[in-house]
Amino acid sequence: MQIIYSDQFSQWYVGTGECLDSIVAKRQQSVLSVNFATSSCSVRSVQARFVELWLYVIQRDITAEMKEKNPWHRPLIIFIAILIALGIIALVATAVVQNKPLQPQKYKYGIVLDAGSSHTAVYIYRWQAEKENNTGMVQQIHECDVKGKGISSYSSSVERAGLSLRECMEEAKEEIPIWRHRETPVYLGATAGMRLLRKENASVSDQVLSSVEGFLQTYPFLYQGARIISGQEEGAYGWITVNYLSDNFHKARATMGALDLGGASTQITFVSQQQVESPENSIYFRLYGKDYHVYTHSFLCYGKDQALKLAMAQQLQTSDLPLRDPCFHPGYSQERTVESVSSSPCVSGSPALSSHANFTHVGAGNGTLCHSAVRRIFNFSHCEWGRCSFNGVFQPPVEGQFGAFSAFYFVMNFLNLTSDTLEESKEKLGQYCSTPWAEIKQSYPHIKEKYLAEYCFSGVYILTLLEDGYSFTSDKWKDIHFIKKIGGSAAGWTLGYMLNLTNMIPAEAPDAPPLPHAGYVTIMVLFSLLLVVLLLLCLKLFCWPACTRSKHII
Ligand SMILES: Nc1ccn([C@@H]2O[C@H](COP(=O)(O)OP(=O)(O)OP(=O)(O)O)[C@@H](O)[C@H]2O)c(=O)n1
Ligand SMILES: [Ca+2]
Repeated sequence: MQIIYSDQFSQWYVGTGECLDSIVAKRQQSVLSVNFATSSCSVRSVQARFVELWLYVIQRDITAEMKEKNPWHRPLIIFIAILIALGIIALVATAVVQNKPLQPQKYKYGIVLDAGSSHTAVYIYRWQAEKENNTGMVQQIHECDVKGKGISSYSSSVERAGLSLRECMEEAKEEIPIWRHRETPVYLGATAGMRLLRKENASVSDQVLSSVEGFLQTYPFLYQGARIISGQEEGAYGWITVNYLSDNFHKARATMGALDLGGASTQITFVSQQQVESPENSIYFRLYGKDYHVYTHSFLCYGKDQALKLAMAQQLQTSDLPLRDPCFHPGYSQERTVESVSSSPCVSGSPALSSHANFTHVGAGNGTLCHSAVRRIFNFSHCEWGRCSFNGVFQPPVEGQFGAFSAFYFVMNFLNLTSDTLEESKEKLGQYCSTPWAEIKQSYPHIKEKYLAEYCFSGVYILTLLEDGYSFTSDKWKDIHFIKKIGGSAAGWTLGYMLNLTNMIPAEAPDAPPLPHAGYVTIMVLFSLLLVVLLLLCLKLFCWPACTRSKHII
């Protein structure tokens, strides 16, 4: 085929025949070659017109050629176009479904009251209804500290125990949407204060529980019971809470031990590779398809308030009066009744205490002597197991990382010891204990004197319990993390308790969600790449011969 320009008629011709003397555009095989020959026609005008005509010719030529060579060309392009359209629809639909905002009515709520020995706290949790079996989904949205002491302190006016919860329960009504009230479970768990009261007087402890039960039932929530939880449960649920919040169950990571220090009891819970020799310290869980053999022990009377009574009773029995206490600051002096120390069921059975009615409690401020005094409340002398912590209680060697919360955190945080080594902590605490009481009061004018006076004792008690009691050596000290919250939720037994009672931690791993986030991102990226490839393919099919030819002609 030749493309010929006729100067005479100022027109282009496509046809066969000999080249006139101006331009010859000659197609050889698939290449259109052009020869400009010197002739009577102006090369420039010929060039312009030639390109114009060439485009037209080549288009027609290619289409014809394609049709001839590949009769599927058009359907193929249509098919690819449909694929691209479907791909875009799929991408948009996936993005819309995946990122659809959850309706507020899709949230569920739960309330747990932690009736501790020193005070009661009300926790409100919230989770997405359709994701309740996924770990890390339940979050604390509110905490309310009940004013006054713990419910066990209402033994002489039991009806006030329930009423004391009013303010916090009213807050709960405000926090939770009204249409969810009837299906929101409310649980009350009482800990060591009530365990001690039950020991002293079971009927009074029942009356206190009835008082809180009656009061909680006046609320529109789904009342699920008020009971005294065992020390073993307290340890186990604290362990579940910290590991649930750290997402250790879902990711099948090593778990973290839990150390809880309350006012009247303290718990240690961790997974041990060694055999747990005593059955009462052994708990077994199957969570998300994995088995956990956990060691736990709760020491009743070794919460920091009862430990202080034990230490004072111990000193009262062995020292002259006034009681010169190395765990209180120099210059500190307080009149006390012997009864305030001896009335605790943790202390009773110390006959020597009854000989005085009152005594003066004087501070002597000495960290080393305080440590010796505190050590005396632990019994390290007998152990019928392979290994014991103290008081003849079996304990395997501590293993792995630990979260230490409640009073472990309050005290260590106040003393600014949360990131120090054991040696640094001892050194700083020694200095703190020997600081005069007047100076301490001046430095912390906003802290209640009762609490302020006890931080020296509490700090020494914590170091003694962890080092001498549980055998956290200097080396293992860095594995203890003093924490208050994990991701906005308080570390404590309440969350684990609710998760267990609402069956939100299944024994077997639930089926994977239809599209986890990572899968969603992968699919979106793959789809996008596929679309780009299809688009390029389409373009190439449309333009490839033309592009190839244009290279040759220009
Ligand atoms: N900000 C705070 C809160 C509490 N405490 C003290 O820490 C101790 C433990 O508090 P908590 O963990 O609330 O103990 P309870 O749960 O009340 O006691 P238990 O678990 O033994 O029943 C108590 O002596 C309390 O006075 C503190 O020093 N600073
Ligand atoms: Ca507690």
